[in-house]
Amino acid sequence: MTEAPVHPALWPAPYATGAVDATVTVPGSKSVTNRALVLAALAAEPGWLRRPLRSRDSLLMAQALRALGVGIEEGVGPDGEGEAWRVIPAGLHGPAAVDVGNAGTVMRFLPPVATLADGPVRFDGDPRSHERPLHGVIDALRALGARIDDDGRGALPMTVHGSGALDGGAVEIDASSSSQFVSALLLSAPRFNQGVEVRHTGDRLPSMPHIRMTVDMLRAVGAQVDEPETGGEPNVWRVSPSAVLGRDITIEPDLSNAQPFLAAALITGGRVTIPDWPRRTTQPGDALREIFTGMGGSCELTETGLTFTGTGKIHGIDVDLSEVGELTPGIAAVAALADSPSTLRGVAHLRLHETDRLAALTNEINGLGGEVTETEDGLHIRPRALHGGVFHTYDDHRMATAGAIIGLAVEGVEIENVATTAKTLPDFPRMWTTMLGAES
Ligand SMILES: O=C(O)C1=C[C@@H](OP(=O)(O)O)[C@@H](O)[C@H](O)C1
Ligand SMILES: C=C(OP(=O)(O)O)C(=O)O
Repeated sequence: MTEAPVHPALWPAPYATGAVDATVTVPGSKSVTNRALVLAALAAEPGWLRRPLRSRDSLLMAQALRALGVGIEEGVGPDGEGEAWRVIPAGLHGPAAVDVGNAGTVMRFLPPVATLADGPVRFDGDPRSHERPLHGVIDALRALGARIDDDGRGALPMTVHGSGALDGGAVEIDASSSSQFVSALLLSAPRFNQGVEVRHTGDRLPSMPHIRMTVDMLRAVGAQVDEPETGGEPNVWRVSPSAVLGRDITIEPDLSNAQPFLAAALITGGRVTIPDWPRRTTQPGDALREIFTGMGGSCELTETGLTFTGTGKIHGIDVDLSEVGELTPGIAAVAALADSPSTLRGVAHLRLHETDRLAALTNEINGLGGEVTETEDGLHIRPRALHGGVFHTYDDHRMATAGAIIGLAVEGVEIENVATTAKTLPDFPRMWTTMLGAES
């Protein structure tokens, strides 16, 4: 991997002097917000998103859809309570330029939308976006009738030459490097002339809950979806052509962004309540109830939300995280503080996330005196007495929150570029110090 970038800003991660006892309201889910924006933009009538996430990834999605002609009005909801965005679909137009930043959801979900525009749509983003896999989307769209110019690497930058419609039909893809290839093709498929049949041919498919989220949200806007988990053929998803309904939806809190706060309860032997934790959800963060309980805490889901309680004792864990890969940095941070070793498996594809997360976690935890080794598909973590130092973040929001988790238990940890949390949780530093009872 490339050398850690040096940012002048170092944030002294707060050290916890006692058990935390806090209620932390977590903003909306990135994954739900960005799917809801795409579906609302493709709808036949206006819709509402209540309590949307306002972060770099979701604002990039909104900006891109606006560039294509969609109206997105930011304001209060129809009942006058809380933030809500009104999405007013319109004919999709090119030429347009889309900045994907380093958002997987924007770089994968929008090219299929762009095939429906009536002109060229140029896609580019942060340097890292040129390295993240996109071939599954590009090759599939070409097979379904789209014209796309790229530099032959199957990655950004590229131009989708929208012609106002896409034939659609059957296509095979290997989505082993990202579940977002499948989600991307399904989300726009009701608007393809023949819908879509996506057949995954790879030997593994990560992040299944995120594909379930796509299927659930498509059904909620009236789409007909056949898929493996409700009796369909294994590894095949079919979406029929149909109108997309405009809906009024409330975005769930981001359970993956609840992770550092739950970890704080676990590590300090304290208690943290996350209001509005959904009783039923497709978000992978829901798995934290089981994973962090396995590492030493306990939790209770009530009308108020989820209350997680720690004992201050943290146990190592041997776990396959392929379904919930985005939780890996936070789990690795907790595991580095445990009383026994951990093995995190099934997450080779994290090498292609915001940064190479397996290398980044290994470098940074070891830089504080830890003993982490990379395996072919994950990490082996032997807890050691850690010391303070700079924790580099590689422009990865989840590296920053992982460093903050370690800083709770290790004095003198400084997080480089904590502002990178703005990708999905811009208010993180203030929320973290408030949780600890410090000045906000
Ligand atoms: O569809 C989504 O919203 C996501 C799917 C997952 O991507 P991968 O399957 O590429 O890991 C996940 O890691 C990412 O944070 C969000
Ligand atoms: C992998 C992640 O993001 P993206 O949507 O950019 O893939 C993540 O948030 O952990």
